[in-house]
Amino acid sequence: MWTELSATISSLAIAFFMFEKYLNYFPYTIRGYVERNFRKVVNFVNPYVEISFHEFTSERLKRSDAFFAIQNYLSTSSTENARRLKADVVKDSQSVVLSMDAKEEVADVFNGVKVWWASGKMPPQSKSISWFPGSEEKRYYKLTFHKHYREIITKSYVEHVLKKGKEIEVKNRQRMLYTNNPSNDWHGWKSTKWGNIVFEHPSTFDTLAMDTAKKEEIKKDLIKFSKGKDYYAKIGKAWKRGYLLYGPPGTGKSSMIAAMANLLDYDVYDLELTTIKDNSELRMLLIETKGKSIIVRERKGRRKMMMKQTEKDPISKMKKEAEEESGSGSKVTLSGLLNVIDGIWSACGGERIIIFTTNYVDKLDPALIRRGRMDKHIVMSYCCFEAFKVLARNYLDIESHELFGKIEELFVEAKMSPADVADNLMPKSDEQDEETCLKRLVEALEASKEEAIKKSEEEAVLKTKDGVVTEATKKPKSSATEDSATETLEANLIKPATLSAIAGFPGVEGIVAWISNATLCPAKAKAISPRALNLSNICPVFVEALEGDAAQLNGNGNGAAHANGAATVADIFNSENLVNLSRPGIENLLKLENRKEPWLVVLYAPWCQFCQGMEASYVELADKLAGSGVKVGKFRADGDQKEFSKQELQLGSFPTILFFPKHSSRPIKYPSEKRDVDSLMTFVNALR
Ligand SMILES: Nc1ncnc2c1ncn2[C@@H]1O[C@H](COP(=O)(O)OP(=O)(O)OP(=O)(O)O)[C@@H](O)[C@H]1O
Repeated sequence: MWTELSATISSLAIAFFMFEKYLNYFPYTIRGYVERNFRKVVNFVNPYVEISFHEFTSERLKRSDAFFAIQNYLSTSSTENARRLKADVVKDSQSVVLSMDAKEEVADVFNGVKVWWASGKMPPQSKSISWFPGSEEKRYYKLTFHKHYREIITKSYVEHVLKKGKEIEVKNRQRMLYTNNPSNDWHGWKSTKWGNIVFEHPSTFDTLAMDTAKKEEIKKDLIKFSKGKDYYAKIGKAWKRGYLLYGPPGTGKSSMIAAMANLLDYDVYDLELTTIKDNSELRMLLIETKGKSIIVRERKGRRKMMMKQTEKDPISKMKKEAEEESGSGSKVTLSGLLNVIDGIWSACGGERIIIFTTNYVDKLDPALIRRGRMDKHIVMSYCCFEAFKVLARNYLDIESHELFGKIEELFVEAKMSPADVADNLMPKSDEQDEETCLKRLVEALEASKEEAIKKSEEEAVLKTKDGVVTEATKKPKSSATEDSATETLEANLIKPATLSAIAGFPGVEGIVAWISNATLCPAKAKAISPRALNLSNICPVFVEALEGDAAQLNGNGNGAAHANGAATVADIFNSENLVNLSRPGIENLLKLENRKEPWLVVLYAPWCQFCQGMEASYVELADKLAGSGVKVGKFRADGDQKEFSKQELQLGSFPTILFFPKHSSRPIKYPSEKRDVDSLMTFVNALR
């Protein structure tokens, strides 16, 4: 059949050659007319139609999925007919896939219709000499068929080829680990922005040491996502999901990513931000990622851009970012990163999981990790007994041992990462049996427990010296002595290893406020001792309990139930010039890019001493600002609203004061502890 096609093509080629040769003999004025009509005749005579599928679409912005689907499809038919084939090794180096080499041709039959495929490449446009041939070549496939079958080929055959090609791709798929090449290399002989190697990490959810229920929950979440194409389309959301993994070093964040990739059969893109020059490069990289992939930003060190905005002068901070965005700074900015995560560009291509990992979650900018961007927050914590049992099974093949009881006891107080536990469990020579390894772990856990106790004592002493606990200790104590209080506390409440495994604890101010309120409650007063004020060991559950008690005590049951659902307590910041914002009200403020006037809002809890302390100055400020074009409001952020306020409103401790500028939805946090009228007014005047 190729002969038939070749004969037609060569006749046409001769006709074209002759035409070009004799075209110059026609008078200049009618040359255009002659040429147009000649082409019409040729098109009429030529019974074949050609369609080209190029490797790159959109001005080289993106590699074409269709091109690769065709390549895969042709790999099956080309092996029999083509004379020159290209080999690729796939699937754990165990099988070879052949595809057509450049300038090869093969025929295919679809529903009795014959078509012809040819592969080719266009030479580089640039005249510069490259040491690396092939750098700028553009590959393409050309499909030729009789014009009689135009409908069937364009409607059904092309669809069939793309579908089959994708199926073959999934079957042959060798999962890859990609990392971004520095942009200096993007235009050289490496024609891709991502370098890759075969992804072969052995971590799975079975080998991950962590709470079983949590593991199951994460697995279900991932599987639901991977099957959610139609659902995401229905709700009008880009098919992507953000995960935030946080916890101390060696707790399995990287292992979790590998387990996720293995569970879903996804590629992994390891994003190295330091080599990316600016936001537009970041976008280009994102566009080049394929679906069924996990894009990972692992943050081992502290990267300033992703940190909370602690700059003393918020205006200069904003200015700096604007400068960087305008290109002069030539750096990836936080907003650039946010844009990639959930901006309009993030919807290019679906089925992507974006994962951020960090050891310092409290240092990350809240805008980066709010729900919707990082949809699921997963804390990877120190090893517990249940996690240890998984490691014992993995490393020693044992389900139980007489030392397990002792180990379980030690885990209550010792603080050790799964990486350290694993290292102790791993036999270092053939002579080391399970007993040796478990004993080594027991010793290490005992040492860790001692260290934890010593550290907590030292910290408590330091805090006392710094006067952090002065407020709390000034309060009337219960009849219980401090020593017995400490004992009670250690026995029932604060077990360093257990509690420190729960990440996140409030700021010093908040703790002192809660504790000083809680001292009014005899039962909770037992918990107050210098030792108890080791902040790193106060778990949020404990703090919540104190907070609840404090709210109830302060309210004395005489207030009306609050709309926010917290315990009854008399409200503060009451003034006709102060707007009491409801949850929808503050959510509206967060959404607005342009508002009539800027807003100053205090996030408060009426039982909080520090909020009570600034009540007079804030009310005075509201009176002064009345009618000035700056609105003043309050939002009660404890109880049910606390989690939302932490996630969306940068709430650290009470009170938190936010300024919502007129032309930005992003509030600026008042950075100082000074809450007198003048200081607050200076802040407002600087930003209004
Ligand atoms: N939860 C875990 N389950 C199983 N193995 C673990 C776990 N945590 C750590 N390990 C072991 O410790 C090694 C280091 O863990 P991994 O690199 O996953 O920790 P990480 O939290 O990513 O550390 P870092 O924050 O320092 O990057 C892993 O190779 C694995 O063998």
